Amino acid sequence: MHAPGPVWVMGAGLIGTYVGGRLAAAGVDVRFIGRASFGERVAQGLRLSDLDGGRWSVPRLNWHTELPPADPAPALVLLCVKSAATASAAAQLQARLPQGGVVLSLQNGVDNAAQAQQAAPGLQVLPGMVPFNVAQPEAQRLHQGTSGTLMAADAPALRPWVPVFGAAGLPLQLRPDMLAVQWAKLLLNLNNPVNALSGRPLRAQLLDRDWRACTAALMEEALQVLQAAGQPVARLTPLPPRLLPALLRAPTPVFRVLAARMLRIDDEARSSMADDLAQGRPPEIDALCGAVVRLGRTVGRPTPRNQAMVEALSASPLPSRSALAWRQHLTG
Ligand SMILES: NC(=O)C1=CN([C@@H]2O[C@H](COP(=O)(O)OP(=O)(O)OC[C@H]3O[C@@H](n4cnc5c(N)ncnc54)[C@H](OP(=O)(O)O)[C@@H]3O)[C@@H](O)[C@H]2O)C=CC1
Ligand SMILES: CC(C)(CO)C(=O)C(=O)O
Repeated sequence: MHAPGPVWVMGAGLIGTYVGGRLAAAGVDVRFIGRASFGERVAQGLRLSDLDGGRWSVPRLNWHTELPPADPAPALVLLCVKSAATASAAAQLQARLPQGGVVLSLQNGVDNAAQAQQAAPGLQVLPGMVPFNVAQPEAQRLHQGTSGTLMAADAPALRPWVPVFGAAGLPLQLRPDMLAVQWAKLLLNLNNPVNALSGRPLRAQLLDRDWRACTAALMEEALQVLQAAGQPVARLTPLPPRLLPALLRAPTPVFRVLAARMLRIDDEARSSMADDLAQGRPPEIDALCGAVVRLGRTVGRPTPRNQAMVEALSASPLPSRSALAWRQHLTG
C-alpha cells in the first residue's frame, strides 16, 4: 500500500486521532494538529481498539499544537473539528496550504464541508461521513464502539486514498449521493440530543422505549421536512429511513430483535454530544436539529420538536425531565 503523501489531521480529538491513528498504524505519514491537553495523553503511545477485538498501536504520534509548515504539503487533510470550529480551522488551513489542497470533512451534519469551503475558497473541501462512535476508555486508548463504513464524496482526488484506507482496515466508500448520505447520518444523529439529555450510555438509552420515542418524534418531523424539500435520504441501516420511527417506537423486546445490529454498541459508548456536555463544551445541536429547523423554514413547514431540542440543548443548566416527560413534551 502506497499513500499519495502525508496526511494531516486538523482537529485531532476522538475521531481525528482514531482515524489518523489507524492510518499511522498502517504506515501512513500522519501529522496530528490538536490541543496540547489531548496530545499529552495520546502522543507518546496510542492504543486503538474496536468492538470486533481489533487492536493497533502507534508508539509515537507526530503531534502539533499549531499548523506545521506545509513542506512537504499534505496530500490529504482530514478536517475533524466540531462544527462550531469549522470556519476558523478551514481559514487556518487556507493560510498554510497550497492552492487546491484536498480537505476531507469527517464531521457530522450536512453543512460543514460547505462552510469550510466558504472559509477556504482556495482549497478543495469534500464531505465525508463517519458512521461509528469513538470513545476514550483510558488515557492512551481510543476505542471504536460501533460499526459501519466510512463514506466520502466520489471525487477524483479521493480515489487514490481508497486502497490506503482499505489497507488500514477502515474501508472508505466513495458515494455519488453524499448529501443523501449526510442526511441519513443526521437522522441517526437526532438521537444525540436525546442521549445527552438521558445521561445514559447509548445502549441503555436505546433500550428505553420512552427515550426511543423522543428520537422517533424528531426523526419523523425531519423525514416530513426532507420529503417536502424533495431531498433524498440514503439507506445506511437494514431498514429504510422512513421505517426507523416505527422501529424505535416498537416495544423493547421487539426492538431488541429487529435492531440487533443497531444495538451492537459497547456498554459504555455515549454520543459525541454527551461527551461535549460532560466536558463543558457547547453541544453540536445547531448542526443537527438546527439543520432540520432551517430546512423546514425553506419549505414553509414548522419543526417544533427539533426547535425544542435546539432550545433545550442550548440552555444552561440543561432542563431536567424524565424520559416520559420528554416524550410527552415532544409529541404533545
Ligand atoms: N465522537 C464520535 O464518536 C463521533 C463524532 N463525529 C463527528 O466528528 C466530528 C469530530 O468529533 P470529535 O472527534 O468527537 O470531536 P473532539 O472534540 O473530540 O475533537 C476535536 C478536537 O479539535 C480541537 N480543535 C478545534 N479547533 C482546532 C484548531 N483550530 N486547531 C487544532 N485543534 C482544534 C478541539 O479542541 P477544543 O475542544 O479546545 O475546541 C478538539 O480537541 C464532529 O463533527 C462529530 O459530530 C462523528 C461520528 C462519531
Ligand atoms: C456514532 C454516532 C451516531 C453515535 O455515537 C455519532 O455520530 C455521534 O456520537 O456523534
